[in-house]
Amino acid sequence: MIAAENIHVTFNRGTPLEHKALRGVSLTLADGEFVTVIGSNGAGKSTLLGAIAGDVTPEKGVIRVGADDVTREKPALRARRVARVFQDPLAGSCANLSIEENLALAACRGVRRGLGLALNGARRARLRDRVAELGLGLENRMGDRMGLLSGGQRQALALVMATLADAKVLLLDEHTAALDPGMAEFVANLTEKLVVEHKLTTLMVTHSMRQALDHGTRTIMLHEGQIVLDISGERRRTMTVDDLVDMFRRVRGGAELDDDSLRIG
Ligand SMILES: Nc1ncnc2c1ncn2[C@@H]1O[C@H](COP(=O)(O)OP(=O)(O)OP(=O)(O)O)[C@@H](O)[C@H]1O
Repeated sequence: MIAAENIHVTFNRGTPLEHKALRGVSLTLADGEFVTVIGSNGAGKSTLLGAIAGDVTPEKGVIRVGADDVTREKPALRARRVARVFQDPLAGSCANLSIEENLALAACRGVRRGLGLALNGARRARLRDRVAELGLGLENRMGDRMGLLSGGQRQALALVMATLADAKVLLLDEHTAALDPGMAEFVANLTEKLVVEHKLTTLMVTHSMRQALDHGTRTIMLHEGQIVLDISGERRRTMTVDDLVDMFRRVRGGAELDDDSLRIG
């Protein structure tokens, strides 16, 4: 279970640039629940993920993972519980290390242990097997530098990396947005599979209305730092992309959708 309780985040507080990015956000996800997150540019989506991951400290409110209040827990420690995949395929891994080394580091996330220990014994075979499951042939390139891979290959590996340690919470910040449509679909489907297999409690930010409805079981919309829509169950199952776009327009007071906050596909 993860819970955000009345989270307030203000950037540049007390300066002319003060900005209230989150204004009393409350959200609870049950164990294994997969929620998609949509919203305008600047609505506070990444800030919410940052607060759950520990990169952003709320000035008010509580973040819980399971029974624990983790609001003030440092991001490095929180990485034991919370894995994150970013939009930029370069962000989640080390370009100069091999695929195998990146995976080994991910498996040790949040644990004080050396890379040497991480790479010994049966662990090597286990990592190779996990990569082989992707069906991308990358198990034959375990010694290749991560920097040689395409964006899609890196995002697929980033998802595998997110499931190697014990983290039960997965935060996805537009992780398919930089990929071509075919690879974006592959990574989105892989996400769904891994979330189910590993029973991950998941928040996935997307600008694709299609993706928002196709994946997970619940969709929330953020607008100006608040949750303005929370749909699940039968209402969501019968909702079309057009319905969701209409709701999005209404929330924005009919404003033209001239930013990249919404993609139909
Ligand atoms: N570190 C920061 N310092 C100052 N302002 C910030 C910081 N991070 C975010 N903001 C501001 O807070 C608001 C919310 O940003 P956030 O990145 O959470 O939005 P978002 O919904 O993820 O938007 P997008 O879809 O464009 O990525 C924005 O106005 C942004 O400019």
